Amino acid sequence: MNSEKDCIIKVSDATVRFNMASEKIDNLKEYFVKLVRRELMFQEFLALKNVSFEVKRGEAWGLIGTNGSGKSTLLKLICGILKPYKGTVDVYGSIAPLIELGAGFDGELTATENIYLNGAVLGYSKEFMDSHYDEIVDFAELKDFMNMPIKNYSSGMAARLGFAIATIVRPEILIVDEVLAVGDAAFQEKCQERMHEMLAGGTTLLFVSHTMQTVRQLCDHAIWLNKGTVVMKGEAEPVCNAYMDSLSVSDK
Ligand SMILES: Nc1ncnc2c1ncn2[C@@H]1O[C@H](COP(=O)(O)OP(=O)(O)OP(=O)(O)O)[C@@H](O)[C@H]1O
Repeated sequence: MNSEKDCIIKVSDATVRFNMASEKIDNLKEYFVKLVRRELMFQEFLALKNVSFEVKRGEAWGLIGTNGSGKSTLLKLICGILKPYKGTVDVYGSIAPLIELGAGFDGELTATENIYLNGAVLGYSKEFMDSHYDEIVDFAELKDFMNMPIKNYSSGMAARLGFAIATIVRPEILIVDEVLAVGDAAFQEKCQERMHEMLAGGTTLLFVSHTMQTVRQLCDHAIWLNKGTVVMKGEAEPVCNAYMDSLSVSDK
């Protein structure tokens, strides 16, 4: 009864399917001709296969696995960007997703305009964003660049602003993909500090990283994916160890 109540994310037997064109198509015209003639050949690709896991309120989960194993796909599924082909995903809380660099930004708008745009997308009023504006700019350390269109930002600058916005609004669930990897060392440290603070305040964290040291520091749980299936899940330490062992075995 109690454990049901504490559950904030529940992924049950979820499968995500992509259709990939199985032949090379050189241009859009050729694509449409083939589409209309029903000659387009697709190959089914399962990016996630029967994935189940449950996150309790306040837990911090590291998502680990080699390139292409399905980590970002799982995050997109939880944020509702993707729908499962089979299975279900239930989320019982507000989510601030930091998934793709600049995904929530409009490149033509200035950084200031994007702060308000992002706030609105996350469900916050103009008054709320007004009262937190200075804090966002200070955290991002981008005071002199607020009137610049985001399209002229470097990837690190966009990550700073995205992280500052997503964490100021104190969501119940914070989702952080590898975006932080583009920040410099000092900023990464600052982000980790803020994530620790948020965890202490009860925020639930889903964190994708290839750096096991950071996963161990931040996360109490981990899920290891390989080719779309769950290899192991549970307490972070044993899962990270088993994953590292698998890498050194395959290196030999
Ligand atoms: N829109 C798409 N259409 C077709 N295939 C896709 C699509 N998005 C992802 N994939 C495939 O799904 C698989 C899982 O991708 P995903 O981005 O989830 O991996 P990842 O574990 O996050 O990898 P990385 O560590 O490199 O970021 C990959 O093989 C990828 O090519």
